[in-house]
Amino acid sequence: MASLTFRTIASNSFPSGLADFGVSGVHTKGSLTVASKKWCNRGVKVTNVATRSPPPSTSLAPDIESTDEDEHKSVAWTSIRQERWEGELAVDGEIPLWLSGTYLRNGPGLWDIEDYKFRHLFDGYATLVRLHFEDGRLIAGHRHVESEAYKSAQTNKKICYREFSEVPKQESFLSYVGELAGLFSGASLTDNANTGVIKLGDGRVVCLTETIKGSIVVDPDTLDTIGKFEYTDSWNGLIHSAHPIVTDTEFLTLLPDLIRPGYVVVRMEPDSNERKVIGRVECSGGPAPGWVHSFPVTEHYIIVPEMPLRYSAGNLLKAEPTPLYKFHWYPDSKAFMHVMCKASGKIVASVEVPLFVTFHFINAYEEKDEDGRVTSVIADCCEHNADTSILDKLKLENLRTHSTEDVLPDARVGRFIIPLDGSPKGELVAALDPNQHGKGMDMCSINPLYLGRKYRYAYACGAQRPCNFPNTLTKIDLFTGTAKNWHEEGAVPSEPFFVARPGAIEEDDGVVISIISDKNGEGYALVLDGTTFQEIARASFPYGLPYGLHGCWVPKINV
Ligand SMILES: CC1=C[C@H](O/C=C(C)\C=C\C2=C(C)CCCC2(C)C)OC1=O
Ligand SMILES: CC(/C=C/C=O)=C\C=C/O
Ligand SMILES: [Fe+2]
Repeated sequence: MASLTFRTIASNSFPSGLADFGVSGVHTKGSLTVASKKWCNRGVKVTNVATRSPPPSTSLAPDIESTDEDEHKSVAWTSIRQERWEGELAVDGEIPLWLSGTYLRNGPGLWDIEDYKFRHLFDGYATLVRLHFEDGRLIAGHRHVESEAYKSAQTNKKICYREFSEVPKQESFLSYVGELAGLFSGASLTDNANTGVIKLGDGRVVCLTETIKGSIVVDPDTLDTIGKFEYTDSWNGLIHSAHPIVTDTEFLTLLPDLIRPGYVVVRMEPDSNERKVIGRVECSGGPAPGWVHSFPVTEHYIIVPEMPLRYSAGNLLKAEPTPLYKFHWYPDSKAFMHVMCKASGKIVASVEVPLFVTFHFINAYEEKDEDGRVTSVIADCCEHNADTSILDKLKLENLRTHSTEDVLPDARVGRFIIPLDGSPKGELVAALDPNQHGKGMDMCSINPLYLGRKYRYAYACGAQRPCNFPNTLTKIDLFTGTAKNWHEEGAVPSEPFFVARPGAIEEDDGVVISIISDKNGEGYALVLDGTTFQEIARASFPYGLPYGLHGCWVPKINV
C-alpha cells in the first residue's frame, strides 16, 4: 500500500486553508499531480481509484492515458480512495459576499475494497465534501467518514458489516450463524453513515444513515470523525428514518417497529442525546411498516407515511441482494398517511391513499378554512409513480452505462391531500405537469424557513431525456406549476441545496448550491441564483469527485 503525505497550500492566508494530511491509498488506474495555480495548490498528489482513468485535461498535469471507450468520462460513480484533501478553489463568477458558512455534503464515495466491488449506489463508504464560503472565496475539501465499517474494511481488505445491499461472505457454517445472530442484535449491521449530514440545534454535526448505530459526529471544519452519536434513551430498535426533521429547537424522527408493525415518533432537544416519545402509529396494513426514508411535518403535525414498499424480514435474511433489497412491495396491503398531533401525540387522521413510492418528502403544510380551522394537510414528495424499479436502477452497473437509452423511470411531485374531517381516503395528484421537469424528480430542498408552512418553491434534480439518472437542476414554482431548469450535457448534478440570504423577504431570495460531476471526469461547485436560477459562480475541483447524496448548511457564527 502506498502512503504519502502532502501539504495543501492556499495562495494566501485564509482560515483553515492550510492543512497537513496523511493520505494512504492504493494506486490503481489514475494517479495525477495537480500543479496548476488554478487551485492554489502546489504539488498535491491525488489518488483516484476509478473504474476508468481520469481524463486528460488542459488544467491538470496528468500522467493519464485517455481511453477511447466513450465520450463520457464522468467519475460520478467511481470510487475516490484519497482520504483527505483541502484547498482553495478559483472562482469563475461571483460568490455573494453574504454567503458565509460551510456547505457539507455526504454520500457514498468508495465502492471498492481490494477486489470486492459493491454493486449498489447506497453501499459505498461515506465521503464528506466541504465547501466553505467566506468573503467571496471558496475552500473545498473532502474526506471519508471513519465508521467502524469503513475502518474494518480498510484493515481486513473485505467488508465486515452488512451494508445496504451487501452481506459479508462467511467462511464456515458457524460464522454464518454468528453473523445472522449479529443481525438481530445489530452487531453485524453497518454504521456506514453515508446518506446525509445534519447540524443539530446545539451545533453538533452528525452524519447519518438508516441504521441508528450509523450516527457519527464529525467536525465541520476539519471533517475529522469525532465519534459515535450515542443515544442515551432506552429504545433498542436498530433503524430510523435517514432524514430526521432538524431545526434549531428540535430533532424529530421516526423509528420503525418491525416487531409490532408501527412507527414510534420521537423528539430530541438540543444539547441532549435522549429521544423522547411523542406517540406511536400502528400500521394500517401489511406485515411490516413501510420504508420511511423520510417524512414531512407541518406546524402542528407530524405526517407518518405508510408506503406499500415495506421492510421485509425475509429479504433481510438473504445473503444476496433481491430486486427490492431489504424491502418487499405489498400492493394489497394498501398505502396510508397518518397525521399525528405534535403536542399530544394523538392521531388526528389515518387515511388510505393511492399506492406510492418515494424516498423524499419535500414539505407539508396545513390548509385552513375561513375560520382558521385546519381542514386538510398537504404533503408533497418526489414520487416515482408507484414504481419500485428506481431502486434497482440505482445499481452501479446501470449508472455506469452510458447508452442513449432513456431508462430513468418517471417521477413527479406527488401531492397528498389528507382530509382532517374524518374521511377515510386521501388523494394523491401531481402538483404540476411532470414534463416541466422532464419527468425526473428527486433530491429536493426548500427554503428551510418555510418548513411545515405553505411554500411556493422547491429545488430538485430533474431530467433532460434520454438519461439514466436525474441530470438537471430544477426550480419548481408550485403556484404557477412551472419549472426553470439548469442542464449541462453529460453532467451529473447532486442535490440542489437552497441557502437563504440573511434578511431576505422573498422565499427564493438566496442561492442554490450543487456539486457537479462533468462529462470530462472533472467536477465543480456550482452556485445558482435562487430567484433567476442563473449561474452566478462555479469553481472547479482539482479532480472529479463521486456523486453525493444530501447536505446541510453550517452558517458562520459572527462573534
Ligand atoms: C436510500 C438509502 C438507503 C441507505 O440505507 C442504508 C442502509 C445501511 C440501510 C439498511 C437497512 C435498510 C434500508 C432496511 C432495514 C435493514 C437495513 C439493513 C438496516 O442509504 C440511503 O441513502
Ligand atoms: C439518488 C436517489 C435517491 C437517494 C436517496 O437518498 C434517487 C435518484 C433518482 O430518482
Ligand atoms: Fe435521502
